[in-house]
Amino acid sequence: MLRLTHFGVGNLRDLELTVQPGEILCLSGPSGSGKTRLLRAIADLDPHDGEVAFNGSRQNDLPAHQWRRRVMLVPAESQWWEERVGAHFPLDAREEWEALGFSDNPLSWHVSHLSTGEKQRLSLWRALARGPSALLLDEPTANLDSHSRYLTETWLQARIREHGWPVIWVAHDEAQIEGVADRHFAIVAEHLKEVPCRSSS
Ligand SMILES: Nc1ncnc2c1ncn2[C@@H]1O[C@H](COP(=O)(O)OP(=O)(O)OP(=O)(O)O)[C@@H](O)[C@H]1O
Repeated sequence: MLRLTHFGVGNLRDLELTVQPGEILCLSGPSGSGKTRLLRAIADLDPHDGEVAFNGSRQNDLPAHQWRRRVMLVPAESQWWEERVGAHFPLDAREEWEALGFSDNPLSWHVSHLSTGEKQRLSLWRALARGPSALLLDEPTANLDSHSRYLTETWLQARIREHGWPVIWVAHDEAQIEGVADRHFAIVAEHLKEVPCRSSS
């Protein structure tokens, strides 16, 4: 499980939060309230107060690259460093790209030709293919049309349940939160407030 203790970053102070294996915790809040900053701090990309631990290993006790490989952030805007999509993936997996709505194999494509939504779906697959232990998803479907969004949500939920990853999923859309969240927290006046959702009622 992923556990935050006396955690503080930016205006958010003294957070206590536990995300269980296979649990999707949705995080919402107004623009600029600190959602991305919180994920970046949990991923050891920004400084913070307090502690974060995964299955008993504390962030402070691991080199940053090892921590980030375990507690993996998928940012809203992905970075690509090779010319070809396939150079970013250890293996091809037809069932994965088909489940994400690609009708042709995207691994042979040029990164510079990808649409924003194609980049978003591929960056999620790339992260999951690297074998994380926990996931931090920053608006993972923000650039997708409704059909791609449905496919991506379904695929993510299946993989999360299968692997038992604890997940913090930043979302704005109430319908999405109702559909995927096991628990929902909103940033309200610099605190996290639990919002009842269907699965917690
Ligand atoms: N490293 C940093 N140091 C200081 N301030 C920062 C840092 N990173 C972000 N901020 C500020 O913290 C605030 C929260 O930013 P953040 O990107 O976390 O918002 P958000 O809730 O994710 O917003 P949005 O929904 O628009 O993406 C903003 O005012 C931003 O300018």
